[in-house]
Amino acid sequence: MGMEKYNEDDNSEYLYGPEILQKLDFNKSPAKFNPPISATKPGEDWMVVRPLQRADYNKGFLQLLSQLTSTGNISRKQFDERFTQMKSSGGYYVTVIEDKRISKIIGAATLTIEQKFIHNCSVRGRLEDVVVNDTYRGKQLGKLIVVTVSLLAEELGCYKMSLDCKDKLIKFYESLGYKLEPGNSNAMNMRFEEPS
Ligand SMILES: CC(=O)SCCNC(=O)CCNC(=O)[C@H](O)C(C)(C)COP(=O)(O)OP(=O)(O)OC[C@H]1O[C@@H](n2cnc3c(N)ncnc32)[C@H](O)[C@@H]1OP(=O)(O)O
Repeated sequence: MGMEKYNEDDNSEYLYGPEILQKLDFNKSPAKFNPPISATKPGEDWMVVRPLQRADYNKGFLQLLSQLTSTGNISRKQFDERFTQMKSSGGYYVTVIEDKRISKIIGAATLTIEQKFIHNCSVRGRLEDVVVNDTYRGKQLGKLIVVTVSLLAEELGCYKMSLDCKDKLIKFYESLGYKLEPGNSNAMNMRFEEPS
């Protein structure tokens, strides 16, 4: 894939430049893939790992997210506006796996980049909204999408990458290089009413 021009009105417009995914070195990850797969070689010719596109509104991206949590009824306009905001603010690396045979998004994970003053004006990554379509689970796609965005965080210069998860997923994330740091592994939330 070469350098491409992204047209604002084009349905195939990417959220971020896809060429960065070519640079990721899966040998750097402690994750064990059997058989070996990576973002550029996901193991099947009908599968592709790429940045979110505007067209993914019609490829079941939001339906996939609703397997993770409530999404609400998001219109095409709302989706487009959020896509534009994410793209112009920068730091949103929503990454998906598509089954090209049926033009459906079957996996997704987001890396968000937080700008910092600390650590010499460093950047920190956060792993968010990881989900694989239920009929595709247990085939390494969860590992594939999480390792992709984790290596992306390193490539973008993050000094660390963090996530929140349910207890039952601790082993999954540990196998991918995440650690519960002693004395420093509490996630706390303040919940607000969801906007209508
Ligand atoms: C930061 C966050 O976003 S946390 C939220 C994570 N997302 C969810 O919980 C949404 C619902 N769940 C899912 O979409 C999927 O189950 C995922 C994304 C967690 C895993 O996707 P999969 O494609 O099934 O993962 P994959 O096939 O790569 O499995 C990797 C390993 O983790 C294990 N694993 C996967 N899911 C789970 C689970 N729910 N509980 C325990 N172990 C699990 C698998 O057994 C496998 O182990 P192995 O390599 O020893 O065989």
